[in-house]
Amino acid sequence: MHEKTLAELSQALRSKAISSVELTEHYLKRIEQFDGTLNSYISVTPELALQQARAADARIAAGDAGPLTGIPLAHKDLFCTRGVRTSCGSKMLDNFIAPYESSVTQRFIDAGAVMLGKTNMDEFAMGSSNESSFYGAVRNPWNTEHVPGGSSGGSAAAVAARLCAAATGTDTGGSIRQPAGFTALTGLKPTYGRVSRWGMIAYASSLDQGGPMARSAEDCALMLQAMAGFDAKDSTSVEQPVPDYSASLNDSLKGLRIGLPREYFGAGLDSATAEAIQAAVQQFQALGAEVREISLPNAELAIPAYYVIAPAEASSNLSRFDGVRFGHRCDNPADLTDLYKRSRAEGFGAEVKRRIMVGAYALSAGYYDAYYLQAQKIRRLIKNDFIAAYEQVDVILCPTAPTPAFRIGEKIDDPVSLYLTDIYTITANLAGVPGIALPAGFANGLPIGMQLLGPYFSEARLLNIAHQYQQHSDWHTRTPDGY
Ligand SMILES: NC(=O)C[C@H](N)C(=O)O
Repeated sequence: MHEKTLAELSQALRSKAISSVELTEHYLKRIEQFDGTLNSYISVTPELALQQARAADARIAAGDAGPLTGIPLAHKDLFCTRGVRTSCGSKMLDNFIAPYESSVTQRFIDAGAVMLGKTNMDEFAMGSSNESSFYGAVRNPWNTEHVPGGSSGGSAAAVAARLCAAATGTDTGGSIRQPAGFTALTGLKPTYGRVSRWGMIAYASSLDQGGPMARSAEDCALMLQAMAGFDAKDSTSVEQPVPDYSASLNDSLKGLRIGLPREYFGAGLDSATAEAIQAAVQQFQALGAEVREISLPNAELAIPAYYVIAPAEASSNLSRFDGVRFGHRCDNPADLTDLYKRSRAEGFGAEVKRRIMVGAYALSAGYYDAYYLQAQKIRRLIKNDFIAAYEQVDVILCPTAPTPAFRIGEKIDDPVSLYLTDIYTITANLAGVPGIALPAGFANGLPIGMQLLGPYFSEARLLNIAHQYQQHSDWHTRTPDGY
C-alpha cells in the first residue's frame, strides 16, 4: 500500500479497494519497524490516528469524501495540535500539550485526513541538518550515515521512507526545499501569506511559511489545496482566491521562459549537482521551454542578511519562553530572575542560544542601524532582483543546495558552513516568492534536488512545471533500498 502516491491512495480509498483503518494500521506498523533507526517522528499518535481513520471510513461510506479523506499524514512538530505534545524539537516544549489546533492542521482535520504523529525537526526550526533536535538526529533513508536536511528533516525522512503518505513542513530559509532535495521529494514553499501561520510556533515571523512535502508535484497540489487560503487569525495572511492546483498540472510548457541565475552556478557548486541540473534544463527545452541566463546580483548578500533578520525575529519570538507561562521551568528558583535565567539556560539548546544572542545583539540600541536596518535594506534589494528577473522570465531554475546530503556530524561544529547550505534557498524567503523543490538525479546513491522559483502566487504554475518534468523523468518514483 505504501508504494502508492497520495493521489493513488486517494483513488483506492474512494473506490473502497482499501479502508483508511487498514492503511493507517499499515503505516503505523512501518513506523514501528523503521523509525527506531530513522528517528523521523517525535510523537506517534496511534489512537488518535485510528479514531480519525474510522471517522474517515464513515465519511467515505456516506459519499462525503474529499481527496484527503482517510489519508495518513504526519505534521512537523511545530504545528500546534490540540491535546498532543507540540515540542518544536526542544526540551523547552518537551512537556507542552497544545491547548488549541493550528489553522493548517485544522484544515487537514476538516478534510478528513489522518494524523499519524508529529515529525522530528531542528530545535525551533533552526538548522539545515536536523541535528539540533532535542530528540536526536534524523537519519536519511537513502543513506543512514547522512543527514536528511533540515529543519523539516523528520517530515522528509518519514515521507521518503514511506512512513506516511505526505507531510507538512515549514520553510523560513529553505527548510522545506533543502530536505526535499536531500531525500528525493517534492516540497513546496508557498508565497509568504498564502498559508496561515496561526498556531505554527514562530521562528522568524516575516519569513516562516508552511507547505507540503510529498512524493510528487501532483501530491503537493492536493496537499496545498487543503493548506492554502485566507485566515483572519493570521494578520499576514493574504486575501486572494485559491486556484484549483490540480486543474493546470497538465498545461503545456511550450514557450515557458526559464531563467538560470548566473550567481547560483558558480564556485562551491558540486559538479554532479551541476550536471544533473544541466540535464534537467535540456529536458525542459525538449518540452518546449526557452532557457536563458539571468542575474540575481544581490544573491551573495542573502546569507548575511538572513542570519541577522532571522535571529533578530527569533530573539523576540522566543522571549515568550520564560518558564512562567508554558514549557520548561527550572527546579526551586531563588527569585524571578533566577527562574528566567535557569529555565531558559536549561530549556534551549546551543544553536537556539547562539541565535538568541546574535539576534539580541543585532537589535540592541547602537547596533540596530548597523545590522538590522542594513539587513532589511539588503532584503529589499533581493526582492527587487526577483521582480526584475520576472520581467524577463517566467520561472527561475537552480539547485536546492550546493551538494547532496552530507554526513551526520560533518558540519555540526562549524555553524557557518551549515548556514552556507542554505545559499540557494534563502533568497526566496527574503523576497517572499514561492519555490518548489523536486528531484533531478542521484550521485553516489544520494538524491540531487533542483528548485523552481516563481513570481508571487505562481504556485499553480510551479506545480504544473514540476508535474510536466515528472511525467518525463522517474527520479521521484525511486524508493530508498529496504523501504
Ligand atoms: N528554518 C529554516 O528554514 C532553516 C534555516 N536553515 C535556518 O536555520 O534558519
